[in-house]
Amino acid sequence: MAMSFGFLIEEGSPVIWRGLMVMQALEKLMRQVYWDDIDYLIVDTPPGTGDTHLTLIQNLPINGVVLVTTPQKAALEVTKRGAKMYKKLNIPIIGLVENMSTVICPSCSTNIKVFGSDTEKLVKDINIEILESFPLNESTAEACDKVYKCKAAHVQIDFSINSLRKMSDNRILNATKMNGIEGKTPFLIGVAGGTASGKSTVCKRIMEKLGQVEVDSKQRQVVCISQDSFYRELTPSEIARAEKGQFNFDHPDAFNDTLIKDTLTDILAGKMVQIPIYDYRHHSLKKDEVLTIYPADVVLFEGILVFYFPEVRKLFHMKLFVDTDSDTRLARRVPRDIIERGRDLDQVLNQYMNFVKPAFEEFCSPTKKFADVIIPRGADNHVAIDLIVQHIREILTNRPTRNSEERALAASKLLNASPCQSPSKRGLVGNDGVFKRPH
Ligand SMILES: Nc1ncnc2c1ncn2[C@@H]1O[C@H](COP(=O)(O)OP(=O)(O)O)[C@@H](O)[C@H]1O
Ligand SMILES: Nc1ccn([C@@H]2O[C@H](COP(=O)(O)O)[C@@H](O)[C@H]2O)c(=O)n1
Repeated sequence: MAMSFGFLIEEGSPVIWRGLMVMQALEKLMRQVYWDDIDYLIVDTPPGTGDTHLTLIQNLPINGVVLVTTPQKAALEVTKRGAKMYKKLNIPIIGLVENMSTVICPSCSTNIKVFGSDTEKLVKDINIEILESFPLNESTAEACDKVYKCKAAHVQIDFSINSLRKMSDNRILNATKMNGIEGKTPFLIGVAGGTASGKSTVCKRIMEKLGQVEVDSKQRQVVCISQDSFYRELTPSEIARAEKGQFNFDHPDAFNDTLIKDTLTDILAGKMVQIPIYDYRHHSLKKDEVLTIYPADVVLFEGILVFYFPEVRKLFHMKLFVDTDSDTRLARRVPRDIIERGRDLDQVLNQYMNFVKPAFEEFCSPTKKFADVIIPRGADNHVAIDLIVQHIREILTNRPTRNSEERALAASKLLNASPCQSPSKRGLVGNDGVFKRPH
């Protein structure tokens, strides 16, 4: 697949854009093109070290960069600056492709180095290797013109396939690192709050704003898990009580906290996990059905008592508490439990008065003090949700690693030097969607 803004404008018309518009165009290419299930995404950037490059680095999980240059001194200078920028930002450089390295004389076939041999000096200086060198010849020039018209010529196809083969032999492309960062330890966010406070809705909004809802579950960067999947199996007598609304599902003992801890620990280790699916109508876990959670960058774990168990609580990198008043919560819970969970009014109200309300006061509400961010009014609080989404975007871009300080410092220097800040710094996070990463 190929996509370019050139395909969207009238042939021959100039593109007169300021930096900001270029960045918006990039956002659209990244997030609004249907890229299907591709193995490689190759982004052809302009030369240099401008906003385009920074926007890409900050918004895409990049395996590595291929530098392309001709051997002229001016081109090599620009390439060197680019290489230094990528190194500073810990983006691995896969290697360099040298174009127009020589000219082959059509009469005597002598290979003439028109522009000298400074490319070798450059690759030595920056400690990378030359992946391919291409002579300047008529058939390549002709092929490039044909490619421009979207008809790939043989020489160009050979070029791409050979280079891709070399690159996929290269360990950088097979590594789990993205933007030079170990990619698989997710940022774990706990979302607590009373029943029907809007925890799931807040998580849903976050996922929507990050463009994750439409993304295939295997490719999601952000996933959400409910604590309700970890209700323990009940004995037959407990089920009988539950059916009369006489079982306390709001007490910590109703949960399998060991399974919660083990599952979250596996998730933090970058493993794929399978979690049970809870059936509220039968007060039990669905038989022979599990939900597979694939490794992601950010994991939201929501539930009434997610901050109650100290061993679980300490696993979270960030803790949110959805604080919605009790009347609103009860008003939401009654229709929900009747419509979605198959209960009758008496049962809902008895359970609420006997168990839900007292347990909220005893076990859930006191965990508010552990929260880093309290979200009054839940999903109605657009400002809080936007701030959290912005923070998650920054995490996705700058996740801490051994080199984090170095990387952050380099990025901030570059950003300060740049006339336009990054989209996230400007608060332009409205363009939904995070680019899917190839797991
Ligand atoms: N801001 C809101 N405005 C109106 N209804 C809401 C709002 N937030 C949640 N709800 C509704 O309230 C019910 C409970 O919300 P939910 O997000 O499932 O809460 P929780 O996950 O905390 O139990 C759902 O039916 C949901 O659609
Ligand atoms: N069989 C069950 C299991 C749980 N509940 C109630 O669900 C509430 C937790 O889910 P929220 O989406 O509201 O956070 C909790 O208050 C339990 O009372 C239930 O009624 N039946």
